[in-house]
Amino acid sequence: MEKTLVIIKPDAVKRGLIGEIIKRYEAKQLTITKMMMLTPSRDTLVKHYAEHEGKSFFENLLAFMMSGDVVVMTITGPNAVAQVRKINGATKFLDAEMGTIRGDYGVDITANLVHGADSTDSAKKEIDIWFGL
Ligand SMILES: Nc1ncnc2c1ncn2[C@@H]1O[C@H](COP(=O)(O)OP(=O)(O)OP(=O)(O)O)[C@@H](O)[C@H]1O
Repeated sequence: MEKTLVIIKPDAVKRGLIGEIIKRYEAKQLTITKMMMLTPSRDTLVKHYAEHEGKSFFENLLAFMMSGDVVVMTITGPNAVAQVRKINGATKFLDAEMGTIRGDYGVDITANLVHGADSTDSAKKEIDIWFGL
């Protein structure tokens, strides 16, 4: 059984899309195995987005992620990492297929509703960052 980490970002929480998003994962028989709601700290986000430090959009991304509550979840099931990324759709909303979360609801490159870990290794690291060892 594979495990991944998903974040429902502040734009999706503010737009009232938590239920709609979770429904799509559960519809594919993925199981929510941990869940918490919080406004993330800068420290946590710097760890989570370490690979983007120094990029032009880094500070904007952190400010956006600290702008409100997020829902952080572990999601478990066969091929959970790939399944979640498929359900989320392409990072850039204009590239995301209709029928994906970003394709159906996305209107902004930074505020793109959801995050899903990009590999099982990243998932392990991110679960440690958000939920502790
Ligand atoms: N060129 C950009 N301009 C502004 N924000 C960006 C840009 N590229 C990425 N981002 C933001 O940074 C996040 C992380 O980028 P990354 O390339 O890791 O995307 P991803 O792996 O598809 O998305 P996520 O990690 O959120 O699932 C994106 O989800 C988006 O919010």
